[in-house]
Amino acid sequence: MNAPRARPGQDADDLDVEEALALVKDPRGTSDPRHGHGTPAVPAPTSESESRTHAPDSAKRKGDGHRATPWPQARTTAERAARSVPRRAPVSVSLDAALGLVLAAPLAALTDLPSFDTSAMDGYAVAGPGPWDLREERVLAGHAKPEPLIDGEAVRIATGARIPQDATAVLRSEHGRLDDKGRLHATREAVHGQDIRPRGQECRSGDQLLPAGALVTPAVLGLAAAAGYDTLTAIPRPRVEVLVLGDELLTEGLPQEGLIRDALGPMLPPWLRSLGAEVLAVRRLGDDAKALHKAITRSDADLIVTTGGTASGPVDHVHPTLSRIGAQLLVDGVKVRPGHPMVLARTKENQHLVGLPGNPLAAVSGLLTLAEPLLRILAGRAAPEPYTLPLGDAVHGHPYDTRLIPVVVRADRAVPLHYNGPAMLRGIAASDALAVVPPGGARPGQELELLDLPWVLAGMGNA
Ligand SMILES: Nc1nc2c(c(=O)[nH]1)N[C@H]1C(S)=C(S)[C@@H](COP(=O)(O)OP(=O)(O)OC[C@H]3O[C@@H](n4cnc5c(N)ncnc54)[C@H](O)[C@@H]3O)O[C@H]1N2
Ligand code: MOO
Repeated sequence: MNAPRARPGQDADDLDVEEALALVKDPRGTSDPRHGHGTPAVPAPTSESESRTHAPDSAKRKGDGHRATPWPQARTTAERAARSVPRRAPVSVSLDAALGLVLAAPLAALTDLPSFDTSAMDGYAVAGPGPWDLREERVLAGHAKPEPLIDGEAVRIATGARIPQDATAVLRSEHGRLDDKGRLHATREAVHGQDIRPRGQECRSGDQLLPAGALVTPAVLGLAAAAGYDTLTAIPRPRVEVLVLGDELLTEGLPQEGLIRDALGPMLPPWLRSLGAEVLAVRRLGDDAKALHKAITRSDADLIVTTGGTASGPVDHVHPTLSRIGAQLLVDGVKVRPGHPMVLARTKENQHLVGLPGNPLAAVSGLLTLAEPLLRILAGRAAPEPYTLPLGDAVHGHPYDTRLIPVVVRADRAVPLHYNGPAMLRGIAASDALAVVPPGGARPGQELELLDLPWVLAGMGNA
């Protein structure tokens, strides 16, 4: 359920979904900078993250100025971690399982395309100049090889059918007239070769159609099938196991008696798949240190993603468990809001763990900061082309950290959404992208980097 993008020339003011999307407005409702009246509104803080003070000595463990990694560097560290892992061998996959994978070898045509001279139109295959004697039979697509024509002859032919030998052109049905003796006359000249697709027009057998590294899109599946492929050689999807921590989580029904619904169990698997991963399992472990230890040490996934338990509360078991198994902490807190307690560790030579904070929007932040670059490299995908858009409204910044805030794209502007607190999904569920707000905040009109969200990028991998 994503917000519609503005059509070219459409003004943000034309769109009447602001209320539903809860676009950032002056909290007093008196001024909206997009309307060009009143004092330009700087949105009031909408989350704990924003209103907290961030004196380094208030952050005991993570997020402090000494240990936390700057946001851009955290992403680079995650990419580097993935590059340090030996590449898995390419796999051969059927076309219907290949969507979203990356080609491990160039796609070379297994045939000429078209593989025979083909009629491009419904009409008549003709030999030489008209008028022509029309043969009785008709030539249809998929049928046996037609008889050769002799000069002065024509035969009815369908689009996609094989061109009879010695035919010189195809006359479209709307350009042919039959006289009362059954002879065919052209009402418009058919030049030599007209409406014949010659064999090999698109490619010759062996031609490279796509390089290794190309993403398998629906169009690539169509091309591969046309070029004769039943299977593709691709980089295997990195295998991910999701461990959902927290005794307070319910998997159905209404929140009650201090228990809440698990929002991450349903959200992460499709999101991870859209990032190129295969999700092996989602395990709900409660706040059980032993179960967490067992799940991590037994897992043979390429990436373990945990949710919750990254902070320093009495049942936050991620750090103690990583330390118990001797994991190497590569990122221990990131200078980003929300999501600053996120963690990246190497648990085995071929295995990493991303610890996502439990607050749901903080978990999204961790997913895009650490899991996205790691999975992208493991899956062999290219980095998305970075792009910026001018900001529609002012956004408060954190004094020292980057902020990621959900935005909708309206009339070529990134309009910040309200409900962007770390525990809230209401903003992101309506958003097109996350805007990267530098420390100190951003003014209306300032160009900000945007991180696209999978549903905007075509919903790949949700099958
Ligand atoms: N003393 C401090 N406490 C906290 C700090 C801090 O710096 N010092 N940071 C806060 C921030 S910021 C975040 S984010 C959280 C991170 O905490 P954890 O990763 O340990 O997560 P939990 O405590 O397990 O949960 C936090 C919050 O999220 C809810 N939650 C957890 N899992 C789910 C789920 N699957 N679906 C929906 N909601 C979930 C959980 O109930 C809590 O409300 O720590 C702060 N504390
Ligand atoms: O607020 Mo916490 O920044 O990670 O959600």
